[in-house]
Amino acid sequence: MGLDCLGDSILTQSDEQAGLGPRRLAWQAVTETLKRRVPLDDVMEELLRADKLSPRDEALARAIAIVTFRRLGTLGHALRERLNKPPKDERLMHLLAVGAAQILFLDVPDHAAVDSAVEIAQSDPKLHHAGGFINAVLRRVAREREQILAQDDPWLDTPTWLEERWIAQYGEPLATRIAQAHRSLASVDLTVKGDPQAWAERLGGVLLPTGSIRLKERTAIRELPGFEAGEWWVQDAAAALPARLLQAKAGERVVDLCAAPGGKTAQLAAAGAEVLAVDRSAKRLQRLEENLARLHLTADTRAIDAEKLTAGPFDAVLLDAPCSATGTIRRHPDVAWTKSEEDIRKLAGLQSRLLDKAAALLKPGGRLVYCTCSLEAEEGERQAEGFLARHPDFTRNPVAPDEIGGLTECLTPAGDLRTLPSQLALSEHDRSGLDGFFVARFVHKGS
Ligand SMILES: C[S@@+](CC[C@H](N)C(=O)[O-])C[C@H]1O[C@@H](n2cnc3c(N)ncnc32)[C@H](O)[C@@H]1O
Repeated sequence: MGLDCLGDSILTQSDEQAGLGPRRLAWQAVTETLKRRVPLDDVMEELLRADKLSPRDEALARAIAIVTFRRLGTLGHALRERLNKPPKDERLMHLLAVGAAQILFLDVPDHAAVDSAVEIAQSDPKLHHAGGFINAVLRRVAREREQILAQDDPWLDTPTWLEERWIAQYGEPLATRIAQAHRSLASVDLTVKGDPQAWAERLGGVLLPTGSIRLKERTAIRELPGFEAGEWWVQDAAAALPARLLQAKAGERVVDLCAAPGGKTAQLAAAGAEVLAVDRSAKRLQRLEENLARLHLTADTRAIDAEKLTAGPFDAVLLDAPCSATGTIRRHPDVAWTKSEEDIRKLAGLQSRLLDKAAALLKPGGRLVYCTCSLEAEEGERQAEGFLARHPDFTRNPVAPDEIGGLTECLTPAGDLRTLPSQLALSEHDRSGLDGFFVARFVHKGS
């Protein structure tokens, strides 16, 4: 199971050797992601296939693109304030944003950020005239760094439609803490097959109350003890809760309906269940198979739209449904700028259909866990209410505090789990937080 990115803080040394390649790629990635409204990770993968970079340059390109998205609102605001007439060419605005992101938020020399942006423009047929303009704007950003950074409104980096939604759903104080949390890097958490206390000590991590291990240092994951041997995998502490709440037992037949890349399938298989892992994407399912192979775990796999699955009946179903992923903005800040209300509306329809399908796959008395990594009520609380209204033969099985390490602030009055990026505050601010998840657990009333 890979680690997507080691984060914005990767640049601890002079960047001068890194050169133009990674910066051009970061600019292209930002531009393409915003134009096509697809995940930054997918665009990076495509670009890196065409334009191979060294691991160090790849890490630099990722760090630049991620911090550009994390602070896109602040960057746009600072640039617009310093431009009499913002250029109409979006690629030029993005090149300025990528340059300004390095100056303001990464540990690179200002001249490396400015000169590379000028050179990238000069070698581009449509931007070659803009070198002098870019030089002047970015030098001004560098000169006025303190003034720009003093504007510390966390809502600047959240699109207005999300700000309005979160304030309506969570109230202003909590919504503001969520927006603030999105400015920090997410921590790196691991799920271990067994003996979490011993692994926490061996890996120099902290054992969280929920049973996950939070690493203290950002480090090359593959080089840590236990990676090769398949003793653990990377999984946010909140993402580890849904499969645990399903309470799969040895020998039970369990289906994981939207399974790839397999973090939750691995938990179910590690518990000894006979797992069928289903995913619509054959490519993502292949990654799941590779991940399970490293972990010496097994599951049957089926590349099919879960709505068309004929199998079962099962003792338990896990439905980690496709969603807007607004709960993962700390890890994937591009989500805030690529998703829309329309996406949420369409996904909510798909989630309801998948829930109905999940119910149909269960044995009488069977268990169902539904989850999404979304902060939006339509993909969480409303889905749980809708499901119970459509299926009077199911009842909610409320989550108890001791099943989630006593994190009572993560329980809703109805007994569902709602985790937020602003929760699990630890003494070290930069190691606090959880992915935003919604989890509801249902049980069939039996025949
Ligand atoms: C949130 S991700 C799942 C993450 C996974 N459960 C884990 O823990 O690693 C959602 C997955 O649903 C899959 N998916 C989307 N629509 C689907 C459908 N109709 N049937 C089956 N899988 C679907 C996507 O390909 C994606 O891999």
